[in-house]
Amino acid sequence: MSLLHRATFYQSASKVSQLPAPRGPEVCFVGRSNAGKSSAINVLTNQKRLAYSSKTPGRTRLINMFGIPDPLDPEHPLGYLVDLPGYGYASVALAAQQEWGRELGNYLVQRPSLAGVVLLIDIRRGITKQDYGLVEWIAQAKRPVLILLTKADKLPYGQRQKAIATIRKEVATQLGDVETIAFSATNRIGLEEATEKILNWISPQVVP
Ligand SMILES: Nc1nc2c(ncn2[C@@H]2O[C@H](COP(=O)(O)OP(=O)(O)OP(=O)(O)O)[C@@H](O)[C@H]2O)c(=O)[nH]1
Repeated sequence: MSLLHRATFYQSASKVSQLPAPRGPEVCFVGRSNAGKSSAINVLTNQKRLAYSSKTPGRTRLINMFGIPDPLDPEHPLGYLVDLPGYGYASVALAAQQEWGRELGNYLVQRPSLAGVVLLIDIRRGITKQDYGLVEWIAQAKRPVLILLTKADKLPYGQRQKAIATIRKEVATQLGDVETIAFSATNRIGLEEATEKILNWISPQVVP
């Protein structure tokens, strides 16, 4: 069983400044609204509703932290998964979107405990203008990145491979060679690979 399956809700905050003081390695999940972030967190943790998944884009507005219990020390989480609200939802006022963009940027650049960034991109949409804004922040933050191309079940294998190659090329200037994998919460595509990568960021000693 993956250690990620033991994740439990830890804390919510509406702003980065309200997050608890950094304690252990954090892996954050970022992506455009409706990219499939909640579904990805739910399947990675093997829990149906840990991250609330909704059919209404833009519903997830809080920063939610989930703790991964340390098998050797039940009092303190080994590390955390951090679910950051999706960006780019059209009906949210531009000023609010820009403010959220800055918050996200500050978190990525300044959070000392940030061990890795999982960037979720809908495999059929590819990288959008807003994603590029985020990619710039990630590049500035110089943190390890994993790109999950979500909803991969919607494309046949050959097209998935093409999408992977295209996106890797598109971010290469800013991020260099980034691990990019096809992912599906419904068909569990890429689940093992993503789990291994995330666990390795949280605790390099843990063999999944
Ligand atoms: N076919 C398919 N649909 C998916 C997959 N993952 C998510 N979806 C669908 O995509 C929609 C958005 O998924 P969510 O997981 O709620 O997306 P989110 O990124 O958390 O969205 P926000 O709450 O707006 O930030 C839902 O209708 C999901 O059922 C997948 O792997 N395959």
